[in-house]
Amino acid sequence: MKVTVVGAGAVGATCADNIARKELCQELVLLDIKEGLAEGKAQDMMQTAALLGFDTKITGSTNDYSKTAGSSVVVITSGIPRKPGMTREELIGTNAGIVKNVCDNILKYSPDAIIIVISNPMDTMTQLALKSTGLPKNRIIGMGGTLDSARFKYQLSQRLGCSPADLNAVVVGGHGDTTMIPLIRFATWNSVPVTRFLNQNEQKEAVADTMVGGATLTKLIGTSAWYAPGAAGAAMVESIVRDEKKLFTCCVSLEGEYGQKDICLGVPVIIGRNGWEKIISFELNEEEQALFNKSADAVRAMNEVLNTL
Ligand SMILES: NC(=O)c1ccc[n+]([C@@H]2O[C@H](COP(=O)([O-])OP(=O)(O)OC[C@H]3O[C@@H](n4cnc5c(N)ncnc54)[C@H](O)[C@@H]3O)[C@@H](O)[C@H]2O)c1
Ligand SMILES: O=C(O)C[C@H](O)C(=O)O
Repeated sequence: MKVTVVGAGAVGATCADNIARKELCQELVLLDIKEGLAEGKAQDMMQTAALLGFDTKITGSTNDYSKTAGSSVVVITSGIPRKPGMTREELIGTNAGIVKNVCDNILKYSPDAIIIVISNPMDTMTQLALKSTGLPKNRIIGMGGTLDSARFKYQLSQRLGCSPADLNAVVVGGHGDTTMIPLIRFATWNSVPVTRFLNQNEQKEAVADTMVGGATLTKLIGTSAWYAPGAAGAAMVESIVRDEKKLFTCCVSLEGEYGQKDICLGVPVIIGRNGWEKIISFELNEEEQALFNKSADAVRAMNEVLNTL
């Protein structure tokens, strides 16, 4: 099995590193437009194989898509990241052109691939990938909620003094500072609602800190995060190639589910060998549904910008 990661920058390289360490495929191709970058990082990673003991063969390519031919999964991380003070939405002008170009090339060489979109603004880039490739909706998956849900678990675990691995918590809606919706009502600590252990103030803080999780890291680092984003992308690849049927919140095309249609937005889905296989309904209450609708309005407005570029 072959997996391609487009973009050998911070997120792409981290995602590839996770994929290799877990031996999720026999062949892993890292591709970037910058001369030598993907080849160099691929070699560097291959030189960890003897130390870490993995057998995945990683190769790099400078924009030669013939090397990616026959990939089962392609992860798109190419594009510029935001700087402190920026929103993800401000990246649309540059990244839409990059993602469209990458999609055209992927389609030429890997017409059967499942595509995971990471580049920002991710919800709109997922919509763009769906439209421009014309692939069946189940094969286009945006990565945002998987990361945001991991961050929500981190924020809750800090307040509960527990392991993030003991928590279940999901973030739905858009992958934006104001569009994501951490569903505190559904969050549990080994099956017990976290709302039993955290007071109103702690709950509000955990939600608010999750929503600005990406912006907080961007301010600290000077560019956006990569460890958790790369790991989140690899976890989704793992669920596809091992047909794990794990539940992740992903940005997928809605056709009436959660009261929305003609839009790609984050909802809980089952991920397996066919891509996203099923949307799981969490039965939002009135307040949560209103937030979801507001999130959809904001993402829809951003999608409209695509027509003006
Ligand atoms: N969805 C999420 O949860 C999430 C999380 C983190 C980052 N991101 C986004 O992922 C993207 C990448 O972030 P990063 O930190 O890795 O940035 P980066 O600058 O480190 O890497 C981006 C890479 O893309 C390459 N690239 C640019 N145009 C290309 C093209 N046409 N073809 C191939 N490669 C091309 C660049 O040369 C660069 O190496 C950004 O848009 C960022 O906002 C999204
Ligand atoms: O914050 C960003 O711009 C990158 C990414 O979307 C993230 O949430 O880490």
